[in-house]
Amino acid sequence: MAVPSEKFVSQPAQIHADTAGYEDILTPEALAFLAQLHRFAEPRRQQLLQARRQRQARYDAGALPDFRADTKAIRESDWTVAPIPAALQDRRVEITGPVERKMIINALNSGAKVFMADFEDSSAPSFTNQLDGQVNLRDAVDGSLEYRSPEGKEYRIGPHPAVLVVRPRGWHLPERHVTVDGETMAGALVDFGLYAFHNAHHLHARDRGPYFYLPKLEAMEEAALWDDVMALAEDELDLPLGTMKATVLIETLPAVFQMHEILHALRKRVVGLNCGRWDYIFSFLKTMRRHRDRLLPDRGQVVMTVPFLKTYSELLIQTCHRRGAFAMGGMAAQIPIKGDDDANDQAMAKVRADKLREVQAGHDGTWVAHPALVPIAMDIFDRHMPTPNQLHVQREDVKANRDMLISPCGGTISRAGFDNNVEVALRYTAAWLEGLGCVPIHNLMEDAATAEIARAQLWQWLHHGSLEFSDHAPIDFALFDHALAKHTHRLSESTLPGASRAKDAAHLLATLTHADQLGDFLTLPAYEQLA
Ligand SMILES: CC(=O)SCCNC(=O)CCNC(=O)[C@H](O)C(C)(C)COP(=O)(O)OP(=O)(O)OC[C@H]1O[C@@H](n2cnc3c(N)ncnc32)[C@H](O)[C@@H]1OP(=O)(O)O
Ligand SMILES: O=CC(=O)O
Ligand SMILES: [Mg+2]
Repeated sequence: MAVPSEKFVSQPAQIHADTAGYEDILTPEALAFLAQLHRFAEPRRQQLLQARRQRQARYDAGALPDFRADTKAIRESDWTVAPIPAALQDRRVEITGPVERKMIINALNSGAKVFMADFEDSSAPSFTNQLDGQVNLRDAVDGSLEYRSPEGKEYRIGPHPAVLVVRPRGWHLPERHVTVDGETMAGALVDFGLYAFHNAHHLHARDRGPYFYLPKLEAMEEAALWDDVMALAEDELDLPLGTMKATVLIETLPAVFQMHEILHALRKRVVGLNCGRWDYIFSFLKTMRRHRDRLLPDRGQVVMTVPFLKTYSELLIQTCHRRGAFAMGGMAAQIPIKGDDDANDQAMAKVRADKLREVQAGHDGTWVAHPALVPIAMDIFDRHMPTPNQLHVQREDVKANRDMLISPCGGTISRAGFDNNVEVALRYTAAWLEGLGCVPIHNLMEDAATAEIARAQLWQWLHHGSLEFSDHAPIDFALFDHALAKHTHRLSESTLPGASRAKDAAHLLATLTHADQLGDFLTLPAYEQLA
């Protein structure tokens, strides 16, 4: 690490955990750097979280999200984002996955252009998981990452690894094991700060940079805080301004109304926006939680071709390309199905259709959740996108307005959909409490965002009262309690991920679902119980 230690002289961050084995990550210099980030960002972070609560209170009182009047000039004036570095010019297929040692190697070797190493939706943020992730990423960046499986299989990084992009936690999540001046640090800054501190120089020397995906933003001011944090980090680490690059997930309903503004706030370093469809659906549910006329049907029916999601993705493409930024697609939830060729063929056909829709709409790349999906997505993008990206596809034909973005799709609430929501919310939460952030359930990838949809739908369907299933049977709490008890019993008796925490997860879900208010994030109360 080339940073002179005398620059980091402030009172360092304090660690409240056993740090044995992590001494070279939690160095005094790194902890002083974290403390600097915290002191700079924390007052603004708190104000921004308060602004989220105030906005939600207005929506709960009947207001509807809309484009901002005070930022019209940003939307209507001509400007573009800074040039995109060579390493990120072609992002046609990006694989995502948790920061686990074997998976990082597999992802880097998968043939994808980019690997998004995830401290967020697919990670259960125990301090050990987060710190192991930092060790693994440091080893990946310096090229020394290796792994030997219990069966003796050797893993090492191949000659053409994917470009590394790191996703820190969102602004809302605390990291309770790190304090500064007695205040708990934001998980976002711990993940960002440690990765930047230990890897920025190594990456910069190889004509790369610390590249980030930024999750769950709700407003341009939140993007501006990230921009200022990165500028401070660049200054402290003696890097040229703009070395750190950001791709922002547009995965909240409030953010879709500020896409130009978010790009503008980060214009010196932003590379693109991404359609984080799962959190976006969750955010739609959460933002509109009190609006009975905007309920959504079974989550299986809320697919990217329904009008409000189609409008969101096409507006994102139009916005990005007008500003010279990439418009990344998102994640199909299907993963390979072993031992059932027909079911596997059907699942892969769904992935193909999703990627075809994205490339034909003008997206510059897409996400996959599993290495076996890389060639499938690559084939579609290679055939339909002969250029490294499609910034030239302006999509001036897209006419999106506020009403289109907030109109719910049609569909039904089925008993099977209700039961599946209970099962997925329970099994995912239980696995998360065991330290696993992403699990396959009924052959679909389930992570924090998809589980949030399941539990938010249950809350909404139950609390609006007198709703019915498609067969006209009433939806009520007795049904929920019964389904939860059934799935808790099944899970506890099984050898599935989450079995050991089934009862804790059930208690948490029962509390969240019966509560008068929809909790903002499942992962906030769950974090209190994460070992
Ligand atoms: C809404 C969002 O935020 S999407 C982004 C966040 N979500 C993700 O990133 C999902 C990442 N995907 C995963 O975690 C996994 O694919 C799961 C949990 C869904 C399925 O995992 P598994 O059941 O282990 O899959 P499977 O057994 O088929 O894995 C086969 C091999 O592929 C590897 N693999 C699977 N997914 C990935 C991945 N995303 N990255 C790297 N390697 C992977 C496995 O480690 C395994 O390797 P091995 O053969 O060397 O042992
Ligand atoms: O982070 C991605 C999403 O879909 O949520
Ligand atoms: Mg997400």
